[in-house]
Amino acid sequence: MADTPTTTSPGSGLEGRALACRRGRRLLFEGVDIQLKPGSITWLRGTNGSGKTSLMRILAGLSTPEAGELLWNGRPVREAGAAAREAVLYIGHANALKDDLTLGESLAFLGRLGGVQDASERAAAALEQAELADRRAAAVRTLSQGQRRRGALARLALDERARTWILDEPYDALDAQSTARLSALLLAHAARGGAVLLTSHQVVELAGAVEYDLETRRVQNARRGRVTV
Ligand SMILES: Nc1ncnc2c1ncn2[C@@H]1O[C@H](COP(=O)(O)OP(=O)(O)OP(=O)(O)O)[C@@H](O)[C@H]1O
Repeated sequence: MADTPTTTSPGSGLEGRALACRRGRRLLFEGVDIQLKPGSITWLRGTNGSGKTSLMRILAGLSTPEAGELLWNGRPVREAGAAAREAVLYIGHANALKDDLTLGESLAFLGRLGGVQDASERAAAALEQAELADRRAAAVRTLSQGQRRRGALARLALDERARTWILDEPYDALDAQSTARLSALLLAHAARGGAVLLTSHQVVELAGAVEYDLETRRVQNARRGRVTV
């Protein structure tokens, strides 16, 4: 995270109403209502191919829904404009790091793309925080899968404007220590009034998370803080 703690943002956060998604001829889902309230962690559940990534990309504004609308703090996202776009950070299953750049350059590039000021300095600080400072000058192609994942997740520390984190399989390839560190980061973000939506095929401890099952549309508290997908 950025050095300065972020404050609780007022409002209702990101909300999807009556969302539908079509892939080819197949209607993956319709009538999905989901709200990512400030201070919440939502675990998106569903079997392989049920549409979790598709829903996340719609919520992140990266693809257009077949039907429905997105709201940011109660206003249509298209009206909320830059404030809404900057408030959402999506980290997909693919890490989006460039193989031919160094880890530091690649992270700074992603920061710049997202409009982050002082992206190089922030990238260096984020890698320090992720305990990847010693890999900063290494070409991305030379990193292990876990190091790439940790490098991609260092984006969470780049931009404090991002209040809503949408994370597709963030725990993938992480070792036990990095898994615990990521959980602590997500919990701290929620405690500061941020919102998190994530998927995972691993069992992790995230006290206070709610589960949203895309297939049954059931919302429930994660049992004993454990979330299994
Ligand atoms: N660009 C695309 N074009 C056509 N079909 C697609 C495209 N992307 C995804 N699909 C299809 O949409 C369905 C849902 O995919 P999606 O990746 O959203 O599922 P998921 O729930 O995230 O799956 P997993 O748990 O395996 O990651 C799948 O049947 C997939 O083949």
